[in-house]
Amino acid sequence: MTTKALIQQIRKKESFLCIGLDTDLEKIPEHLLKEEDPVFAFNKAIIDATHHLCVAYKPNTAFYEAYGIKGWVALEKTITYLNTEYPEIFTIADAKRGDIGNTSTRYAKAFFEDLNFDSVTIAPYMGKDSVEPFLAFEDKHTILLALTSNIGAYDFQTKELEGLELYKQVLEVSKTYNGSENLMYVVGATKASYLTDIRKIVPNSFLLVPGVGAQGGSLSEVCKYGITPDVGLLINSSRGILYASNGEDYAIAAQQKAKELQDLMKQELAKL
Ligand SMILES: O=c1ccn([C@@H]2O[C@H](COP(=O)(O)O)[C@@H](O)[C@H]2O)c(=O)[nH]1
Repeated sequence: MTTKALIQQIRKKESFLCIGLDTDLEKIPEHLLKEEDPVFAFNKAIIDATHHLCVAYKPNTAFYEAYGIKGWVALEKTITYLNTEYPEIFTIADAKRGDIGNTSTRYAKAFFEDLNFDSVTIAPYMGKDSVEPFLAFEDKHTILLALTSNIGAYDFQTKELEGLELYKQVLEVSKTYNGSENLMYVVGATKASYLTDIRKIVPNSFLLVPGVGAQGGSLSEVCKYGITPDVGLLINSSRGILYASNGEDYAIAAQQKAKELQDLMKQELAKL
């Protein structure tokens, strides 16, 4: 999907919500465990109940890899379902990959060609040759970890390297990579106060922002400092939507939570 098409969807749906599909067999309603593929059954119900309220879904691959082959099959069924039934949706494989160039090329093929995701999250620390194989794919997006939502982000990402914090180095240096027009960045909602500085370096880039809800980040703070004329934000919520209820009403409860976030997003979009 092109960035232009993503922006059009945001305007049409009045939403920049990304729903994280972090599907955990210990948290989904018990009655679904009788299904042949409970993970896919849960994802399908959540997607069918919420697709009109969001523009993106983000399965975190860890939640699928944890179940071995069955998990990978559920991931494949989920992305195929999204691409077939809801092709207007932007898809993100939250896989946090990155390796020497030769290996990154195989990761890029796995997520962009085999699974046909629109984007994948990448750890930037192995540098240019580890990121450029992902950027070579036209109309696919590489989402680099810049400033993550967790407390450990302060261990390295905010430390100075040659007079500039590491996350700023990531932003500055990655802009020089071949194919950098395909870059987006992860910035945690819990780091909203850094967004003014981040926007000085990447004024128009899309930011994937996890950390609202369960991690305590604030949607309005993120918008205050991070929104751009073309919105430039995909705000993710996973647990806060998926596990709003673990009863028979789980899909409707997820829809209500997604609607609450979309209502707030509508208000933010009206300010632009
Ligand atoms: O900095 C980061 C990068 C990725 N994540 C991922 O996003 C979701 C957040 O889930 P919630 O349940 O809404 O907290 C999850 O998959 C994380 O691995 C992040 O939180 N922070």
